[in-house]
Amino acid sequence: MTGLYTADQVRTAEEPVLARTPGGALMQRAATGLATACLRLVGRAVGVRVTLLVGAGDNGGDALWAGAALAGRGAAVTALLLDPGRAHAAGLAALRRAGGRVVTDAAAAGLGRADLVLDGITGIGGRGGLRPAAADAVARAVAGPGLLVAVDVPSGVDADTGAVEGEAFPAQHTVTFGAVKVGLVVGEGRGHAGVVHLVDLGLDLPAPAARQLTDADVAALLPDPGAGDDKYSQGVVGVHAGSATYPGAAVLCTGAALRTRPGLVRYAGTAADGVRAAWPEAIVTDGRPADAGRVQAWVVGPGGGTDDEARSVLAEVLATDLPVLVDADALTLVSREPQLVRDRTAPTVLTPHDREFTRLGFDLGADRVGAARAAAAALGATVLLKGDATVVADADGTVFVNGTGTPWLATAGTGDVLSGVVGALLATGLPAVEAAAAGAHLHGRAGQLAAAAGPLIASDVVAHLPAAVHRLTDRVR
Ligand SMILES: NC(=O)C1=CN([C@@H]2O[C@H](COP(=O)(O)OP(=O)(O)OC[C@H]3O[C@@H](n4cnc5c(N)ncnc54)[C@H](O)[C@@H]3O)[C@@H](O)[C@H]2O)[C@@H](O)CC1
Ligand SMILES: Nc1ncnc2c1ncn2[C@@H]1O[C@H](COP(=O)(O)OP(=O)(O)O)[C@@H](O)[C@H]1O
Ligand SMILES: [K+]
Repeated sequence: MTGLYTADQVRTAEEPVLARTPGGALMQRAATGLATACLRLVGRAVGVRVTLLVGAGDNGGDALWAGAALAGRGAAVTALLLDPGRAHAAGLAALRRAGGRVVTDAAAAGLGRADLVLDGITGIGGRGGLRPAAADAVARAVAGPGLLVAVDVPSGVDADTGAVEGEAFPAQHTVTFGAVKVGLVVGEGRGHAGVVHLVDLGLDLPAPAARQLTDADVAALLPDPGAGDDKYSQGVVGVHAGSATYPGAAVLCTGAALRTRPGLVRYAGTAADGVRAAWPEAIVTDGRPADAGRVQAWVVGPGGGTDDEARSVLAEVLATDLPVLVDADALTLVSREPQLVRDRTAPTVLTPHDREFTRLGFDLGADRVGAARAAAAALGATVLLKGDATVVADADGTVFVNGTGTPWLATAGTGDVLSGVVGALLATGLPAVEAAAAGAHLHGRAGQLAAAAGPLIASDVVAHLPAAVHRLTDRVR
């Protein structure tokens, strides 16, 4: 499990370390880790051309000290001071001692031929988008050939939310200190951070603001069946989705549930013929949910319509004391009658994309974690807000940010697949927030495996679910 932290949490955790270590020691740890990471990324130091973008705070100090270390190993280092009067004094002196050049004119900073650019403009102290001089330097860096490495946080990215107002540094790698910040893995920050490398500063950290599951975490939540298991003990999931005219959502959702946890899937609805033809393993009825037989969790909504019949099916399912995943058309129905969800005591997972989220009546600004958390608290449900970094929030404030996936998942029907995956995990008895977070992780991994063969369609994601499950568990054996 990777803990995700806010800037305030990191600052607070730094205080006791700052108090008990000599002045500058923590920055030395950070800068040494940064220089080591850079050496690993570029493979050597001698003759490597490095440009440092140096702002007015300690983030610039980190860049200067790391630049001094690289210069000491034979790199040709140039520091561009964006606020010359306020550059970190000790770091600047160290760079000069090591033979680094210092300039104040972006045109003279060698960005057109740098091998490596270190962004030390702002870190956790940054506010808002880049100011004009910084934005100009970043544009020159982007136009040049250098590897773009952000120091702690890509400048212009809000460390807490991932929000970008205006311009920000588009890093290929981010070397972050002490703890991974929430804003590096969600919203626009995720796209700007590139690959995130964590440098341990030995901080005593509190409970994280949010979490990210690893493959090993998901494997632990999804044990293989044992000798004592039968098809019922693995969890029976019920699916109500699709229609006679549009059986696709039902076929994808049922298939995804089967391919995730093939104990037993019961389908009820008017796409019965299509589901029977596609998945002979499913137990199918064209009746109501009550006609399907006993299940441990329901998935309702994908392709199910929003008419009176769909409303009555949704009400029937939500009136059970079982975990229910509500998706797609059923979310539209919930937006009209949110008390259908609020009144429940059993777990409910809602899986909106952005438009469905706003239709539910919640504001979606640049803070996706905050928005999902507020919606979950208001509805007393688990909210899975889809996106390139899907956010899963529980009513008690627990948040997971998904770290797997590929933009190729932006294709019709992949949401129906996700519903089937999470439904199957709910039926195993996992707590709703863990089922949703693990399901998003697995769905993303299956998407990545499918995309390895080129552009994917939703059925490819279903087909790759067994391999995704297998690879998770394989890694911890
Ligand atoms: N506290 C510590 O001892 C440590 C801090 N570290 C570094 O210190 C950083 C935090 O340093 P600071 O608190 O000095 O803050 P930063 O260096 O992150 O940024 C603050 C400075 O940037 C300017 N600034 C803010 N927004 C800007 C914008 N949009 N465009 C241009 N300039 C802007 C401000 O005027 C201020 O001078 C961390 O991110 C990390 O890199 C590390 O060295 C580890 C140890
Ligand atoms: N740019 C992207 N990068 C990664 N994953 C994405 C991206 N866009 C969408 N997805 C994922 O694809 C799925 C799309 O779901 P949804 O919008 O409900 O599609 P549909 O309704 O067609 O099934 C979600 O799991 C979402 O997280
Ligand atoms: K930075």
